[in-house]
Amino acid sequence: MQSTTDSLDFVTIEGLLAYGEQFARRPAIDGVSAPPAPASSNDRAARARQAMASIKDFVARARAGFPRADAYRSARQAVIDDACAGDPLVFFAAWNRLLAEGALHPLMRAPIGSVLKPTQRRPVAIVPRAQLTPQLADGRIVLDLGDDRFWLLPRELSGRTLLFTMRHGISRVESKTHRVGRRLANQLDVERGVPRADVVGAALARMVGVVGQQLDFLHLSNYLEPRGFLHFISRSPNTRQLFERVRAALARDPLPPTEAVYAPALESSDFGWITGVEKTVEVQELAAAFGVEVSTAKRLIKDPLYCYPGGNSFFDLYVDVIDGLHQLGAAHAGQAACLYTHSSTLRALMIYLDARPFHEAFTEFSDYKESQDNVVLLTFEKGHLSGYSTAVGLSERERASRDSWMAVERVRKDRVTLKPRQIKRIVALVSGGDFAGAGAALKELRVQAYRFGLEVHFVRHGFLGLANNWIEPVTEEDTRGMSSHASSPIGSSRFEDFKDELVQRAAVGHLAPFLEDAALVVLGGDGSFRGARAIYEGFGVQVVGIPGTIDNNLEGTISLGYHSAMALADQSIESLKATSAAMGSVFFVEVMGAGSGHLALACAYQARAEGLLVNEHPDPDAYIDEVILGTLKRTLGVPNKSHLFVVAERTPHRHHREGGVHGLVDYVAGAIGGWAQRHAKPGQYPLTLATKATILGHTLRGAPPTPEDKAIAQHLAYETVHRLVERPEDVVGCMMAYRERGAIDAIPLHAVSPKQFDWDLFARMHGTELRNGPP
Ligand SMILES: Nc1ncnc2c1ncn2[C@@H]1O[C@H](COP(=O)(O)OP(=O)(O)O)[C@@H](O)[C@H]1O
Ligand SMILES: O=P(O)(O)OC[C@H]1O[C@](O)(COP(=O)(O)O)[C@@H](O)[C@@H]1O
Repeated sequence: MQSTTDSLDFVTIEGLLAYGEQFARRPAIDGVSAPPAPASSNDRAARARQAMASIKDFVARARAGFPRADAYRSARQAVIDDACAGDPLVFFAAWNRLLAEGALHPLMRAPIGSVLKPTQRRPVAIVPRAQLTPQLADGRIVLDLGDDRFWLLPRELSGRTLLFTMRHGISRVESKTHRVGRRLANQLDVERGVPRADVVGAALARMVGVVGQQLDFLHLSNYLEPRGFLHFISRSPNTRQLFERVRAALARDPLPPTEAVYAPALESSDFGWITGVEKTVEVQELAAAFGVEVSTAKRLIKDPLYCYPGGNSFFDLYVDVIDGLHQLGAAHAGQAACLYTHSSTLRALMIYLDARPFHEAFTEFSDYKESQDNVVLLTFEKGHLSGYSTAVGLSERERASRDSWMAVERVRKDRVTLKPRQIKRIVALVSGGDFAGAGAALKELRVQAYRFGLEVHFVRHGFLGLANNWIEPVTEEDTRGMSSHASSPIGSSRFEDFKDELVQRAAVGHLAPFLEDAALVVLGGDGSFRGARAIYEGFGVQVVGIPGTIDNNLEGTISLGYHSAMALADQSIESLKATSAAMGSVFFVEVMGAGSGHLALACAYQARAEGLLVNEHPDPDAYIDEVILGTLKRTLGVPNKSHLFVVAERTPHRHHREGGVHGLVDYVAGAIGGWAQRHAKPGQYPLTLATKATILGHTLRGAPPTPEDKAIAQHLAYETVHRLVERPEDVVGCMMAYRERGAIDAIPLHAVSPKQFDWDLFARMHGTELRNGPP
């Protein structure tokens, strides 16, 4: 299997210089402010070779980390100024030759200040229309995302910045066909661009509720006031033009004159001397300089680290945009701002918001087309950017995404090398947070594999074990008693280094004896499937996923471990309810699930808890004050009444920086202490009650498997082996999804998505599911 690094062998210093010098010498295109051409020089190639050492030092420094993006930028500039004596062509040649050697790739994982992707994100509160109850919507900002989905945010913006980021539409010089970038003063195309900008404006107006229609079904008005919006543009005139169209669309009544302010973070890529050049010409010239096919030359241009002659790379732009937007967010807390920018900026944002590492997300969004008009919605809060990308002009976008799904699916099938009845061996591992049911699945994999005469190997401790070559053959004896094993009998691991392509390569090397006629079964959650997908797509390992995570957060399937975790949680919750009822105490029970509240919701619903605080909630602080304190005010002191609240781990709130149950006890106890009903009156003595928190935490992951989990595990493993033998094309590169027995489907790994929070059940639990309240 070839990696992208191997495939850039054709890139030579001489070829790069021939190409760069040719464009640097050309007269600048109209409307382009090209960098000055450096003086002619005979020893550029030699100087470029020398400069490579300094660039390597720069990469080594980046690996150790830059505190902020400007430190990264000035270190890069220092290489141009010092090691390249200010000659951008020397830098261009040295940099891209190192890129071809694979020496720059560590940059994509370099810890550069705020640019580093967060390891955990709070899910944004997106609620389908059918589940949008007045109680959820009332008092909140409700953004209409189209497709009957709404994004909910606290109405109170203090400490939070709301950013609507959009691109300019269609301009005279189109970025579909030309390199445009920050050096070309581009205008909207009069015939197509201006109407397009109006569509973007109308979509934004609808989203923020200016049209006043979208929330009519709730009899609510929205709370955003476009008159107070800030507006930021880049230097290119088309962003100012878009601003003017959007401002007009947002105005119900004539708006007071608003000005747009220049923000450097909104600038597009710097294409240097290639600015304004047609993309076909660009790649043909590059191919000619190296004496290779156009399709080969494209590989260089498509690399995110490829630096344009006299300009920067996509990665440099990414650093500028992400850091710049963090700064913009921090500087305008409490306000909403519209950002008018370019497609490459939006692409950078989508990559940042995606959970995958930079290089994987970059590939995912490589098909991001200029014709897709996205609005990227962002919030900046407590130093973090989070958000969501939505589309305007939906039909075109839908068509594009369907086409790209089909293309990816074709690629998945093309990568299946196993033929029916060819498989000889199965290798299995468990990855990510452990879960009950893994043992039952492993045992059934072994049993079914033996029935077909296949060998079985297990890898200890997941991808970590793969990297360490902890692969062991499995006998019948080894799997005795495994089905009822709690947790994973062969271990599991979190192993962040597996995101590194070089580590994947080494790990796959250990699978070499298995590559021809074996499949790797990965039991785990969404992260594990990202790892599985990476080695399937990158190295051709024939993988199949079996879903296992107590979070149960994968769409289209029940995940192993969820039922067992719930059963174990239930025992503790019922004990706590009993003692709460006996003593009148207030209990908070924290269950796992920092990234998703499905387990917490299921536990709370079946235990008839008084309330549930989850990460998905649009406004946890309001929930604590209104629902938790509101309920207690009504029920405290009622004889034999229990007061139990389920809280999902790390749900953020203002009472403690770690969120979850931390800080809740003191806050709630303090509030209760102030209520008059809690104080003794002559002849009346209220129950003395305690307010306590219990963290169930990892006990749930090590739960003994319930019969249901064991049975699901066996069904999934049975189907995995049978289909790998009979119909590998249908399951390789897929996750086996369990709905019920007889309904096990294979979902391609590229299509695995997060499960939507069940707001309907949430509403039912609170008795708020009836839209207009009880009859
Ligand atoms: N993008 C990725 N590329 C390669 N490996 C990944 C990726 N994401 C996660 N992994 C691997 O999968 C492991 C488990 O992922 P994690 O998110 O911790 O758990 P889960 O699979 O339960 O969601 C990680 O520790 C890492 O080894
Ligand atoms: O044990 P860790 O590594 O702190 O992980 C905690 C996370 O693991 C889980 O228990 C399971 O999550 P995964 O399925 O993603 O591994 C989450 O509920 C929790 O947020």
